Amino acid sequence: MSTVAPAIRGDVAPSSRPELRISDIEVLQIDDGGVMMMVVVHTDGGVFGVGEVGLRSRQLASRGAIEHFKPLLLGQDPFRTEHLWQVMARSGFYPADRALMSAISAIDIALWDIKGKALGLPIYELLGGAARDRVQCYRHIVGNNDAQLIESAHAALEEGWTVVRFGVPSEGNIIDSRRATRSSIQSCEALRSEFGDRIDMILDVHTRLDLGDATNLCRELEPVDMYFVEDPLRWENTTIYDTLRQRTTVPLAAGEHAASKWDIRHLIENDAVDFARFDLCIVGGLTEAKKIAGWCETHHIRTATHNPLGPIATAASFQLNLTLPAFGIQEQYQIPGTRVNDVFPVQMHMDGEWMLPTSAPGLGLEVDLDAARAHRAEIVPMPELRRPDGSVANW
Ligand SMILES: O=C(O)[C@@H](O)[C@H](O)[C@H](O)CO
Ligand SMILES: [Mg+2]
Repeated sequence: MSTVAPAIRGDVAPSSRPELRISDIEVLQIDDGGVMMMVVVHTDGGVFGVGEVGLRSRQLASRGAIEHFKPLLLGQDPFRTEHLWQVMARSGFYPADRALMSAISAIDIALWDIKGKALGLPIYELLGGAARDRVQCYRHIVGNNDAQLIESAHAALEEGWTVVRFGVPSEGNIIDSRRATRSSIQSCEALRSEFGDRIDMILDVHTRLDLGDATNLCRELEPVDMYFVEDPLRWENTTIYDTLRQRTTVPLAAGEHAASKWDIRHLIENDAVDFARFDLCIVGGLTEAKKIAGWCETHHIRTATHNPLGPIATAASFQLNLTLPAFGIQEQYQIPGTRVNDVFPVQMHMDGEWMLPTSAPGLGLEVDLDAARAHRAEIVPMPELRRPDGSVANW
């Protein structure tokens, strides 16, 4: 006896999916202490979404990229995030670099924001729902010497933070890598002896060292029990991390420079880092970051999303991080509610070091477009960093 499959019925109830079309793309430059490039994707239904360009240098290149993408996007269905990502990333034949990908990131995040707002759901619900109750964040501490760093860390601890980040020092716009290495080791040791196990530390080397100094630094920091050492080496050749990895047991983190899943691929496939620091606003938006995070999960690499940016980048990171099994920690440089409150009267919610979910749709932000349009911040070049001999170093 054969069983007959039931016929597919053609009279199912129609879905309540809104039919929207992209009607305009607006680029705004907002003063948030630096220049935040915000992208607004408008639809014919009145719903709009916002995204942020991750590059904070040479942003005119990203602005130009958005001009290239605009005719490809006008009239399109904003719900087709994967398809539109492919259209943008592959439209020019040559792979999108990070200036183009930062533009794609901003547009992609805006499209997810539109979808969430149009459906009345937070983005994390669209990405699989909350995999945790709250998201742990780390903040930056500052100081030109150990005493100032310790003071800054005390203030952070009092506000409920337990993981703090500081950078390898320069002297003005000069970096002497030997001195910077020794001084960073000393600072980490000083903080550990001041706070014992009440604190976790991240040292951001900012891609400033060569392999030899990076090796010394990492090995000396092994007994200090670092949360991670970030970007000890330049990004251009990520295979160099394999060598550093063999030389030290200190947890390593890199990835804020990655312009796509392919760009970060070597580090993940070779287990060369413990934390992947891709930036949602550089690497290709929520669409690309979600894929990379899945790949991290297969390697037991944890995510530590790069986020020295504005409220949109924070919101996008948070919406994703809430859903990720492989989540590690979220960088939080701009504390929500302390900047650009005129443009973003509602931002992410925090309790100490924890970022908390709400049921607000899309990114969960409220955006005042008139306030944003009033900003008109001018793009300025990033400062330069030099070696003592006058040669160029990485800022
Ligand atoms: O990890 C970080 O937040 C830093 O590397 C920032 O991206 C950098 O200072 C921006 O200029
Ligand atoms: Mg960094």
